[in-house]
Amino acid sequence: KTSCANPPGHILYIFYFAISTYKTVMQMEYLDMVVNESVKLFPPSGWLERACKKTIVTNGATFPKGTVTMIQAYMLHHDPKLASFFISVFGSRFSKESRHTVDPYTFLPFGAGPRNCVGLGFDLLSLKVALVVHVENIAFRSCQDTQVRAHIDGWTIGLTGPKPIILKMVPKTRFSQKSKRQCSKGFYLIFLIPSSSYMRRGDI
Ligand code: HEM
Repeated sequence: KTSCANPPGHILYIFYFAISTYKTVMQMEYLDMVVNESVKLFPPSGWLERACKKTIVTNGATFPKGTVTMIQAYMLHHDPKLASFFISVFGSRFSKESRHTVDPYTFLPFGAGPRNCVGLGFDLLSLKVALVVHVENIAFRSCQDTQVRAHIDGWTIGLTGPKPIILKMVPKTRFSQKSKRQCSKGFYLIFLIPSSSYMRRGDI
């Protein structure tokens, strides 16, 4: 048992906790499905940009060489013409059995190709860890300031709305025990600082 008052022991405890949490979180298939479904419904980045290397004619429209095109991931993710994208059970399209049916160019929360998001692995890991820690310790409830149908504006650089999405956070009983709170302090520092920056941006 590591004492939190012992600094070297505390650091080892944090490493051990971080590595074992990493392994556990990466094995959680349903969590993976939920995260993928969430970034599909609300892709935090507003759009991707690509320049045409040569003149392209597609669907009767001509894009001369050098044209900068904007790809709106939110619209693509909600396009009813992409039938494979509409499986009724939440997240089930990203299960091990059916994720191969998802065309990677119709699912672009982190872009695609050689210029996709460099932080992809880190984003997903920190997002999952932040979710696990939050859901374990905090219950999210609606309150009088919660917008029941949140207004989302997809035409800005990040997917946000004119008003913040406000939820009430109710600590679960275990969270209020002093010993548990002390030992998870370092863990919060490591993971919640990077993840909070994009949570603000994406308002998810
Ligand atoms: C949820 C969080 C994040 C989302 C949704 C996100 C999304 C994106 C998207 C959509 C792109 C454009 C990809 C493309 O054009 O194909 C991008 C690029 C990039 N991202 Fe992220 N990102 C996130 C977090 C991060 C983090 C944490 C880092 C750094 C550790 C990072 C580093 C980068 C870099 C360097 C690029 C430019 C890549 C290039 O142009 O070659 N991102 N990101």
